[in-house]
Amino acid sequence: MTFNILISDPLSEEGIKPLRDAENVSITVETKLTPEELLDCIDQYDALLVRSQTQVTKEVLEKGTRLKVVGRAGVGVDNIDLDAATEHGVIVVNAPDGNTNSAAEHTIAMLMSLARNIPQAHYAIKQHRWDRKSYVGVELKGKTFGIIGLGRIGAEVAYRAKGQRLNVIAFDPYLTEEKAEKMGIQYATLDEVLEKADFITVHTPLLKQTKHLINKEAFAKMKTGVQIINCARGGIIDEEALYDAIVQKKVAGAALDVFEEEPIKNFKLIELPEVIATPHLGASTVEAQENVAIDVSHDVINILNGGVAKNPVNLPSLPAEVMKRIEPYFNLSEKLGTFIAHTTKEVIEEVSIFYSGDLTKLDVSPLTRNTVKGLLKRYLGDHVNDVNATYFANKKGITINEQKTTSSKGFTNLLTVEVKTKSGSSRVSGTLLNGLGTRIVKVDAYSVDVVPTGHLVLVRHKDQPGAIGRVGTLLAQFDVNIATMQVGRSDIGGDAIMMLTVDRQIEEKVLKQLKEVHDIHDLMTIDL
Ligand SMILES: NC(=O)c1ccc[n+]([C@@H]2O[C@H](COP(=O)([O-])OP(=O)(O)OC[C@H]3O[C@@H](n4cnc5c(N)ncnc54)[C@H](O)[C@@H]3O)[C@@H](O)[C@H]2O)c1
Ligand SMILES: O=C(O)[C@H](O)COP(=O)(O)O
Repeated sequence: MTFNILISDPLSEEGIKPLRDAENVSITVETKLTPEELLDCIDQYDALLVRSQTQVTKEVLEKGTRLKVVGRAGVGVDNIDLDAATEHGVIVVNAPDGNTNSAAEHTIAMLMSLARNIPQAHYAIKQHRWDRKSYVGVELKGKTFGIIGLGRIGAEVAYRAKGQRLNVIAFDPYLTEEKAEKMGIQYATLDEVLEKADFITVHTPLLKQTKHLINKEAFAKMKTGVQIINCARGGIIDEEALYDAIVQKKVAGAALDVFEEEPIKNFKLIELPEVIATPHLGASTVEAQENVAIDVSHDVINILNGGVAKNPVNLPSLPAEVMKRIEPYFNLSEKLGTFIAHTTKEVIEEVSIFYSGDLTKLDVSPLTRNTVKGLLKRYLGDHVNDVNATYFANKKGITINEQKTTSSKGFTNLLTVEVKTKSGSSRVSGTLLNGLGTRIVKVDAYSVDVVPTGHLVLVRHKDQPGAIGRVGTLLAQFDVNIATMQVGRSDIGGDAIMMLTVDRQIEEKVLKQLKEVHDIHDLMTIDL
C-alpha cells in the first residue's frame, strides 16, 4: 500500500529524508496552494505536513477523508483545528523540541537589537546617513527582564539573559519558587512581571486564555519606558493596545517576530520607529528546520504504518518505555470491546474497563481508548480510531470508567470490559498468556478459553442433553465447519453458553434456524 503525503509549507529537504527514504510513500510538495486548492486536493492524501502557514481548518479535515495524520514541523498548532482533527480521527503531531534553541537565540537577538536600535541605525547608514545621536540605546546589565511563559523556549531565553547580567523574573502557572531558584531566576506573579520589568518577553502558546494576555490593562501596569518582545505568537499581545502604548510613550520599543495576521496586511504598528520586526523567523535556521522536519517525518511514517507517535498533540503522549509495555495488550483490548459490542443488544449507557494483575502497574489509558474504539466500531465503522473514540463515546452519552483492581482471578493479567444498559449489564474478560497470545477467559459468569479471532458464535441455552449436538448437526447440514467449541454453565440443568469458532460467516437463514433449535435461548455471531 502506498501512502500519499502532501507537504504544503516549505520544509527542509534534508529533514524530510526519512520520508523520501520510506518505501511505501509518495510525496507531493505544493507550497503555494490557495485555501481553495488545498480543499480541492486534500481527499487524495493520507498525511499532510505543514508549518505555521497552512491553515488546517475544519473544512480541510472534513474534506480530507483519507487523512490519518497532520504533521506540524514546529511547535505552535494554532493553525490546526485540533477539535475537528480529533472528531475526524486525524492524529496531529508536532516537533516541540527541534526549534527551541533557534527561537531562544532569535529572542535574544531581538532583545539586543531593540536595546541598541540596531535595525534603525542599520537602515539609516544604508541610506548614507551618519546619525549617532538618534540611536542611543540602553544597557541590559542590571535591568529587570520579565519572562511570561517559562516553557522550553522561555527557559532557554532565561539562561541566555542571565549571561547578559539581566535580573530575570518569570511567571508561568507551572513555575514554583523552588524551580525558579534552581534556575537562578526569580519567581513572580503576572502582575509582578508587568510592574517590575524593564523588558518583557512572552513565550506562551496562543490559547483562548493567552489571547490578548498583554492588553490595555496590562500595559497600564507596566513601567514607563518598558520594552516588549514577542517571538511566540501574534495575538498574545493586543496589537491595537501596543500601538496606543507606544504612541503614548508608555512603551519605549517593541521587537516583534509574530503578528495577529500573517503575512501582515496592516503596517500601522510596524511603521512606528520604535518597532523592529522580523517576518516570523524564530525557527528559520538551517538546524531548526532540519530538526523539526526529521522529527515530524518519523512520527508521520510511524502513524501511517500503524505505529505509535512520539509527539502526539491530540492524544496523551506516553514515554516509549511505557508504550512498549502496554503494546502487547492492544489487540486484546480492541477485541474485548468488539466482542461486548456484538453481544449487547440494547443501547450501551456505560462501559467500565477493569485492569488487574500486571496491568495495574501501567498507564492503561491507551488501552481504554482502544477498547472503546473496538466497541464503537460496530456502530460507527472504521472511522473510529484511538484519537476520536472517547470523543464519540461522550457524544453518544456513554460514560467511560477505567479501574484498576487487585482481583486478577489467578491470571497474571486480566482485562475485563463491562457494559451497562437500561436493563442490566454484561461482561467479558480476557488475558494475554505468555507465549500463547490472547484469550477470552470469561463471558459473564461463565469461564471459557477462546482465542478471540475469526467468526465466533455465542449461544445461550439450557444445559440439557442434546442441546450441543442439535447445534452441531444443524451447522453441519449447512456445511458450516466448527473449528473450536467451549461450553460453560452455571449449574447442572441451568443456564449455559456455547462459544463456537466456525470456519466461515454464517448466513442469516442458518442463524434463524439455529435460534429455533430446542433449548436455545439466544444466539449471536461475532466477527473478531
Ligand atoms: N517565532 C517562532 O518562529 C517560534 C518558534 C518556536 C516556537 N514559537 C512559539 O513559542 C511559544 C512557546 O513555545 P515553547 O516550545 O516554549 O512551548 P512550551 O509549551 O514549552 O511553553 C509554553 C509555556 O507557556 C506557559 N503558559 C501557558 N499559559 C500561560 C499563561 N497564561 N501565562 C504564563 N505562562 C503560560 C506554559 O505553562 C508553558 O510552560 C509557542 O507559542 C510557540 O508556538 C515561536
Ligand atoms: O511554532 C513554531 O514552531 C514556530 O512559530 C515556527 O513556525 P514556522 O514553522 O512557520 O517557522
